[in-house]
Amino acid sequence: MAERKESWTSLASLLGTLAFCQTFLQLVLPPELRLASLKFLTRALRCFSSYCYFDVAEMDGVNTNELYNAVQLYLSSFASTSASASRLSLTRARNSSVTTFGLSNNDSIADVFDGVAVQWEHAVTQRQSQPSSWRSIPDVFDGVAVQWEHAGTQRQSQPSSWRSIPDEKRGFTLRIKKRDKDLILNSYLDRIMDKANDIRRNNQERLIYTNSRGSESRGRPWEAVPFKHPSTFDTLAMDPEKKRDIMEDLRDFAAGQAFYQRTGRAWKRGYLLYGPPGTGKSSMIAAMANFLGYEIYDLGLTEVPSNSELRKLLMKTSSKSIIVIEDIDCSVNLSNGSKAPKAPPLQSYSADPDTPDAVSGGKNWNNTMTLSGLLNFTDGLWSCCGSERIFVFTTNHIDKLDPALLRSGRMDMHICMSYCSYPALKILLHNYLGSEGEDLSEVAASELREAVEKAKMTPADISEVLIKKRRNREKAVSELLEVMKARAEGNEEYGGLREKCESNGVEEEEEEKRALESPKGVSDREDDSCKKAEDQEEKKAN
Ligand SMILES: Nc1ncnc2c1ncn2[C@@H]1O[C@H](COP(=O)(O)OP(=O)(O)OP(=O)(O)O)[C@@H](O)[C@H]1O
Repeated sequence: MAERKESWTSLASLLGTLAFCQTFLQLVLPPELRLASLKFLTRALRCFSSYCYFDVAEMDGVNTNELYNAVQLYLSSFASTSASASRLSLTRARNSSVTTFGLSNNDSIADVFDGVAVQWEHAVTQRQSQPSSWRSIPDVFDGVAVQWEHAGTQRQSQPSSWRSIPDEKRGFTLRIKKRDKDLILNSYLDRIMDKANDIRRNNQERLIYTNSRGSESRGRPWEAVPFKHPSTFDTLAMDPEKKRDIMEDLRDFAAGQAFYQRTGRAWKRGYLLYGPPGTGKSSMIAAMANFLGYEIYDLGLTEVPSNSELRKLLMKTSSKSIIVIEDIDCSVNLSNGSKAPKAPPLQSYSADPDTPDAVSGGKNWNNTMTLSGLLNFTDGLWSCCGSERIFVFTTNHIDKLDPALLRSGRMDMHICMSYCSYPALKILLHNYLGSEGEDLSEVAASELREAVEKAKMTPADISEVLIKKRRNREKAVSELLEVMKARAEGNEEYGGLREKCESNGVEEEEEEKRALESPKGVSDREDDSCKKAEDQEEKKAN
């Protein structure tokens, strides 16, 4: 007992002595000297430490240090879930729904990279007041030199030329074990820059670009507007398995930099979307862009007069983008010369309105853009200019495409968007009525299943019915059933008519005409187009 009392007494006297020394030093030493000795002590301690430290200051002279911003964004991506950060700052930009987490002043956070533990500390100190000469700015008016001096104290608003230099000095300090420094420093900083770029891209508004005639001469080959299409893979009505395959393919592509490098391939991928109108080809493109966070370049080939213009346009697309050519079968006469042109070559015209062609067709066609010019970008030497780009071509008539476009290796994935199946219908029911039909009676569900297979309606047709009646779920379902049954009957009638025509030797072309004119009937040939195309591809592959 006496021993414990003695130790408490000696501890108290030690603390008293330390307090006395501190007060004495504060009285005797001027603040500058105190600061210098503190710095010296810190440095001396760091010499013996097993850690090394890297300061990342917010300002590099008068310029902002990019690395500081990147570190801030990077740390904010996991600060809210990190157990090591005890106090976080929260910020949200005006008109933004994104909350950014940051490290509070002088707080620290741990991170692990390649199995190596590191620590970041955010240091904020008050900037020492600047000499008055620094706070003044010279000006000359009518040959007379004048000088402006800002007489405000810190934190008061400053002239705009100083506004970029904050009153506080902010910086991050990275602490790494000395033995790990050479192992990870560069790759760790690269990873931080990449991650920060990704976060920036996800936070900022994405754009959809389009080209128009003469925009190149105006100095802006692409015109852009914010891209806000709400379509996602969740809202897209299609076979879930097919959807999963596409999503996996996209995910592999986006994460495949090393793979493409290793295999000597340009980091790009091509998708051909085909199927009847209203089956969701455009919605699929929007879903792809939203899934990957990419921007879209909607390339109107009719506005591109020549291969060289096309090259200029494509060279000005950014990476992490989807380059879309919709309705490739009808917007241009892209034949390699292997097929006689069926339609006027819409893609090329001169600006001269007085030429005979312009008079006759409204445009003066001057066919200088070719399929090989286009394929050079999707497939050839130029495909490597820019990286991480996706090409998407869409068509309602895959059978009308030049075989060169379909050759293996051209478009990596051919995706058939077809009529609504029962699994796809369930997604539409969920989108519009808030249930996947699980609250339907067994009879209604099986009726729907049967009717949707026979009706051969596009998701667009079905959406139309559901959206009209979405306030009353039961009515919506019963009306949909009615419409689908009527459509199925129409198809059957049409099927019978077709058989009769065939037995009477009516030409195929006439049959096609009837199909187009029929308000309800869907040609079996159209219905089977996806299957046929898929079968053909399978045969080719074998
Ligand atoms: N698979 C689908 N999933 C969800 N909605 C769809 C789907 N297909 C069509 N829709 C609905 O129909 C509308 C039109 O579809 P979309 O423009 O994507 O079809 P498309 O196949 O590109 O047609 P087109 O060939 O005429 O361009 C969409 O806005 C969407 O509301």
